Amino acid sequence: MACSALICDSEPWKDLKGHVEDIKKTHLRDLMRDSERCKSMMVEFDGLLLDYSRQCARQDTIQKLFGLAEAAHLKEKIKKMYDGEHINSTEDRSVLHVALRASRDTVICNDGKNIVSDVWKVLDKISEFSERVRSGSWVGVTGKALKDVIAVGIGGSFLGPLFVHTALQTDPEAIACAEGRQLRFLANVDPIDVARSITGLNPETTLVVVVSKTFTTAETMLNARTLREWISAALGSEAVAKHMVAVSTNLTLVEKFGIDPNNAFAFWDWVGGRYSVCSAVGMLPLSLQYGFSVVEKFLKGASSIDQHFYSAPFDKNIPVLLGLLSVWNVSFLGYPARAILPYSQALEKFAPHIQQACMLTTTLSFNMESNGKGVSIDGVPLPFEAGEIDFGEPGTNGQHSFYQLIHQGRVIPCDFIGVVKSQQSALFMFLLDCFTGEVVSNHDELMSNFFAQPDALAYGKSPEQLLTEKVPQHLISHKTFSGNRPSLNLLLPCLNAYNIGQLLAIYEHRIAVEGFIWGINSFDQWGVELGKSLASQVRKQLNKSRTKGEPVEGFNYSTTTMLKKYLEAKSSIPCDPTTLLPKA
Ligand SMILES: O=P(O)(O)OC[C@H]1O[C@H](O)[C@H](O)[C@@H](O)[C@@H]1O
Repeated sequence: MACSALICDSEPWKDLKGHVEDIKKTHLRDLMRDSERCKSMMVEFDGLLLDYSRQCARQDTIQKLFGLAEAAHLKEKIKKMYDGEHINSTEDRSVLHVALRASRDTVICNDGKNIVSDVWKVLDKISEFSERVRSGSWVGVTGKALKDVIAVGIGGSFLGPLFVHTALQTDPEAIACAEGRQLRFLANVDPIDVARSITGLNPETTLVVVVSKTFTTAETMLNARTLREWISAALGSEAVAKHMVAVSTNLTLVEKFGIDPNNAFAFWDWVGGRYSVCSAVGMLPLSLQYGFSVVEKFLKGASSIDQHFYSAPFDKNIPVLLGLLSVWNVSFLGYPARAILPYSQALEKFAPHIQQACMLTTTLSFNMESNGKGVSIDGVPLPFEAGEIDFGEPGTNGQHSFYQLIHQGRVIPCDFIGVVKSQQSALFMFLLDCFTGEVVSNHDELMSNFFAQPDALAYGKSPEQLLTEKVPQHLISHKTFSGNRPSLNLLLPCLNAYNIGQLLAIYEHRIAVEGFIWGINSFDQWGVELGKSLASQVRKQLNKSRTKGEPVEGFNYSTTTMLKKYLEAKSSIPCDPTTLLPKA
């Protein structure tokens, strides 16, 4: 198939389309009876276990998906990514986040230059700087140690680092390294977020890390200015040099902002914002909080998956299998959403991060920015749906909110992510339940649900079963579960920095696989631009009206009315910048 042709015109795509009716004839509970099938749908790698036997698929489905992968030139596309070809063609950039976690001796080239040495120069700088701050040899302007860090950034410059920080926060090794330190994030331009980020912190002991790939993002720049004022107002403007550092690809703007370029940590345009957690974007704040050894372990976990993704045969390749199954669910079975359900509270920020990477909802984000596209990489409108709506919440909390929908409402393929050894296993021993006499630990209770939910979704409960249970006739339809709802399980041995790195890389590569198959560009994000430029027109109007009393004009009836109401209601609030500064 020529690269510019749409994948839906290929024979394997048409074959899979025809295969759907065949698959729909067999209920998952019947597919699950075939233990050979189930055995073939389990993959182990580096301590991880993937079980995808509860997908509405047979072995021949998987073979057909491999045929689709071949038609889409998946192997070649993966190689092109690792080879540094400009696969982000709309921005004319390579996509090399794998270089961010490559070992020192690896050679990965961008435009003919080995970039791994550049990566390690920055990592070494992060290691050295964070050690100085943590040990108290780099102090604030009043001579006090900087024990608190606020990372200011949004989107990809926020969600990934927040996910990793939240996941590490309860890991015993990370806890020991973070003693006496705090890491906070400031993302939203909402003054509430500003207030939350600084409440209880003393500027004298706070380091602000401004994280922005472009150093132009409106929210981040405003928040950075606000925190600069917060520091200057308390300690004088010369304090900025000691209390503010930056992470960016745009070192010129960093300097213009007033941050010494020596205190800036670079990354590169071949790192997409939502794929940037392994660059200084995540590594600097995380290293300040946990120390470089923890951060290095995280990078090693991600690197292990990078090598696996590059070299494992497709039938043993976790990201490839996950990506192909997503394509199967979205484009063939017609399930547009996916629930990401970690049975670990430590992973509560995982789904929000993956939403962006992919393109998700309340807990939506990473995949949705990557694969939420309407045209192929060549600009041709797609005659099929691509991307999915990712959302999620840790179990068991989610079970008490939206699981009703996934059990008896819409069919939403689910990723169940579980952990064998809890980060907190030492704290909670096995306790005797005085009602049932069973001995159970919190983690076993959690994992009982992790193991039970996929079967509930797959098998369901038939009216016949309900009748044998003597359920009254009028409740039979209410209590019937159709089952046949696909899910998969990913079991991690534990949740330390290494496994967190593995998990991140698995999902990053899964998104790439989906995009490679659909033939879209998973690495640009033009869809966010329109809203930004419209916000800038509104900002200009608000400024004119608030400072010069100019009338609202140039908007449609709806927006004009809303803006007038807003301005009228705010007319009693003074527009004096000095009154709006947060108090230290
Ligand atoms: O890191 P920055 O340049 O400040 O960009 C922050 C974010 O801006 C936009 O919303 C993009 O869609 C995101 O992908 C990006 O991560």
